[in-house]
Amino acid sequence: MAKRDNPNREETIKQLKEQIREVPDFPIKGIAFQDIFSLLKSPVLLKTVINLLIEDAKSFGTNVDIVLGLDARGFLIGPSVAMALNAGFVPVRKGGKLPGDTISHSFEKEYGKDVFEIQKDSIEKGQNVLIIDDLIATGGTMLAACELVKALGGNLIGCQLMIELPSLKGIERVTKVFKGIPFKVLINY
Ligand SMILES: O=P(O)(O)OC[C@H]1O[C@H](OP(=O)(O)OP(=O)(O)O)[C@H](O)[C@@H]1O
Ligand SMILES: Nc1ncnc2[nH]cnc12
Repeated sequence: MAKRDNPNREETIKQLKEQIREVPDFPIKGIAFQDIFSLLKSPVLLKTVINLLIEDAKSFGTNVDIVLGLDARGFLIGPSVAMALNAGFVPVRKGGKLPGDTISHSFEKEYGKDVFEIQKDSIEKGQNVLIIDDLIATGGTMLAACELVKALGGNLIGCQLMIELPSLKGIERVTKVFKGIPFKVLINY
C-alpha cells in the first residue's frame, strides 16, 4: 500500500513500539527481551497491529496459499493474517509436539538451541508460502523455517515480522542463503 493511502502509518508504528516492554536479562543474562504481550493486551493495539500486518502481507503482491507461523509467538498473528489472505495456516512447532510424519531442523537463536518440526503433508509441492513470526533477532529461527519449506518443495514467497532487531543482522543472514527472498518488518529497533 502506498504511503499516501495510510498517512498515519509511521505515527501508529511509533505508538505500537512505545507499548513493547523491554525486559533486561530475560530469559538469560545479557538479553534485552522485547515483550509483545504488553502491547497485545490492549484491544485497540491488538486490532491495530493485526491490521498493519495484514496490510504488509497483502503488499507481497503474490497469491499466498499457506501462512506458516513459527512456534509460539508466530501463532498469535499467523491465523489472522491467513484468514485475511484467504490462505491456510500451518504451524512449525518445537520438537516432539506434532503427530504423524514430520521433518525437523536444528538451529541456534539469540538465547539458545532449538529444533523445529513440520508435518510432511502440511505443504504441497509448489504452494506459495509466506512465513510469519513476531520477531527476528539472529535469524537462526527464520532460517530453519525457510529450510523446512524448501525441504517440502514449497515456493517461499517471503518472510514477515512484527519486529526486527537489526543490530543482530538476522535478515542479512537469511537472505545470504535464500537469495532475493523479500522481508517485511513493521517495527525496527
Ligand atoms: O532470530 P532468532 O535469534 O532466531 O530469534 C527469534 C525467535 O526467538 C523467539 O522465539 P522463542 O524461541 O523464544 O520462542 P517462543 O515464541 O515460544 O517464545 C522469537 O519469537 C523468534 O521466533
Ligand atoms: N531480544 C529478544 N526479545 C524477544 N524475543 C526474542 N527472540 C530472540 N531474541 C529476542
